[in-house]
Amino acid sequence: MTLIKDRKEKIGLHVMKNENWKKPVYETNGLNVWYGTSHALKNIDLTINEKEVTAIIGPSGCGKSTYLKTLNRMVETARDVHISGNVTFMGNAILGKAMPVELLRSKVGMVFQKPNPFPKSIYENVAFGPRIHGIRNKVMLDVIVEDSLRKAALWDEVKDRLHKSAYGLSGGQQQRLCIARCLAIDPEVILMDEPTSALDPVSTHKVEELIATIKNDVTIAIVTHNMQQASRISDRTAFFLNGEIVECDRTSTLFSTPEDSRTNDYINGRFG
Ligand SMILES: Nc1ncnc2c1ncn2[C@@H]1O[C@H](COP(=O)(O)OP(=O)(O)OP(=O)(O)O)[C@@H](O)[C@H]1O
Repeated sequence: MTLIKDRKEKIGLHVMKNENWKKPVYETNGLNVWYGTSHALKNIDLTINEKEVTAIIGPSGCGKSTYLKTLNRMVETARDVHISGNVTFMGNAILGKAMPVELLRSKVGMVFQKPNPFPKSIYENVAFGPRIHGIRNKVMLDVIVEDSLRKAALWDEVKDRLHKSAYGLSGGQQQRLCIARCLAIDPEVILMDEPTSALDPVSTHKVEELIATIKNDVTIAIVTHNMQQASRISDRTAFFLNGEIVECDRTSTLFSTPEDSRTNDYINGRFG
């Protein structure tokens, strides 16, 4: 038994568990990240599949955000950071000079814990990305803005105030606006770093519903401290601990029959 487990680990347990043979969007192999001498991510092997929601769980400081920020190369902006290993996005290496960061970010949106709309109107927030990508036609922009706001389940609430400041929206509405802003660039992936932790339960529910809808079109990787949320919304879950990945599996399996006792302890609230 141990022998089989060891062999699986050697050839990449988490890749082996990609049992549906879905198309991988991100593949991470042997990823290490250091901040100075602090080793934040240790030999991470993880695959994120197309049009699935992958939840990343684990106690504070275990490297969840660092992992997410590696996927859009935000991590490279940290002081004294050192990265080794390989990360591919749709089959192409992304780290270092392998891929222009602008190209990567035109396909990968990010939503943060605290909603961060621009100090602009609701319309301009959503039109911002398409404009950067060269879309100037007013009719086309109008269509993209409406479509993105509809997908983000915000259109009915804002259609009469599109040219008012985004700061006039509630926190939950601002977060859905930030998701609409991502959707407007027609991304392959949206990375979400605790997107509902600053929201009330009703707004959280709306964002979760929205995730369930958009995952038909977009791949989502979400960091969450909320175990119920991970089990409600994700297809696969990866459990991180002390910079390592302990296990990754179908969410239903990981929450019902985790392989590792540390996963069991964490999901049952015994630490973290
Ligand atoms: N910019 C940085 N410079 C130095 N150390 C950092 C930096 N960002 C994160 N770290 C450290 O790297 C480790 C992993 O941090 P990270 O934010 O990725 O963890 P996390 O699991 O997302 O935590 P949390 O759940 O509290 O947000 C921690 O020890 C943290 O202090």
